[in-house]
Amino acid sequence: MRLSELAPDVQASVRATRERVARLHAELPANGLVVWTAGNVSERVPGADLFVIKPSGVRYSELSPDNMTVCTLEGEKIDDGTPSSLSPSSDTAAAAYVFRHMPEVGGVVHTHSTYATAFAALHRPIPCVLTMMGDEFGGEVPVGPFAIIGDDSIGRGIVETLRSSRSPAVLMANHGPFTVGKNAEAAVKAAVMVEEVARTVATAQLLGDPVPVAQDHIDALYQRYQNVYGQH
Ligand SMILES: O=C(CO)[C@@H](O)[C@H](O)COP(=O)(O)O
Repeated sequence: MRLSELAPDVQASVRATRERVARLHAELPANGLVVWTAGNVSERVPGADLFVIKPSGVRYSELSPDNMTVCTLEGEKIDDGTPSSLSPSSDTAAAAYVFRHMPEVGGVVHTHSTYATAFAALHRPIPCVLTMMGDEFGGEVPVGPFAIIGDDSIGRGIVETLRSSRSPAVLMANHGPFTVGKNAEAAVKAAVMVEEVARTVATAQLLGDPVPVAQDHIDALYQRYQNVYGQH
């Protein structure tokens, strides 16, 4: 598939998605969630069975709309105007699997943020001991299975774990957080929030035994934050 041969409205949608995804990548180092080339952001292209993700192993300072790679929902890079030697992210198959199996998801983010990844190293969910967790995650942040990198194993682990949870974040065992959202910005927000609550909960666990929030309070917090909080 060649980008330059797609309908003009699809090309415009790809361009806008590349601009958004390039801009959102800058949020990962800005929020202290990644070092060097770790992590990635991906987003569906509205109106097409395509998504945009960063190229593999390229420094954040070198990312731009023009080198965001464009892939099919099968995880194949299309002829998108970038050099054919520019490989998409190692997590392309994982993101593609999520987009194929979770139609409500428009964005996927992966980081190695320190505190959330520490819980992943321990295979330990982040318990729901903060109102902020009831708000954003609707409960604990679950742990997903260990999965090898490079094929759709990570995607399978994300989907199977998040199916039974309200959380937009999963801690893949021995690896780190993957987050989802209706678009890439929502998934980036979940990546920022999961690191924030992981840091607070880890600190609380150093001080003592954090007290769980009661389930009826979690439900009320989640309902309010998801439906009432903020501007509508
Ligand atoms: O941990 C992984 C692989 O899951 C990645 O976050 C790498 O750290 C960055 O890979 P690229 O997106 O640069 O391929």
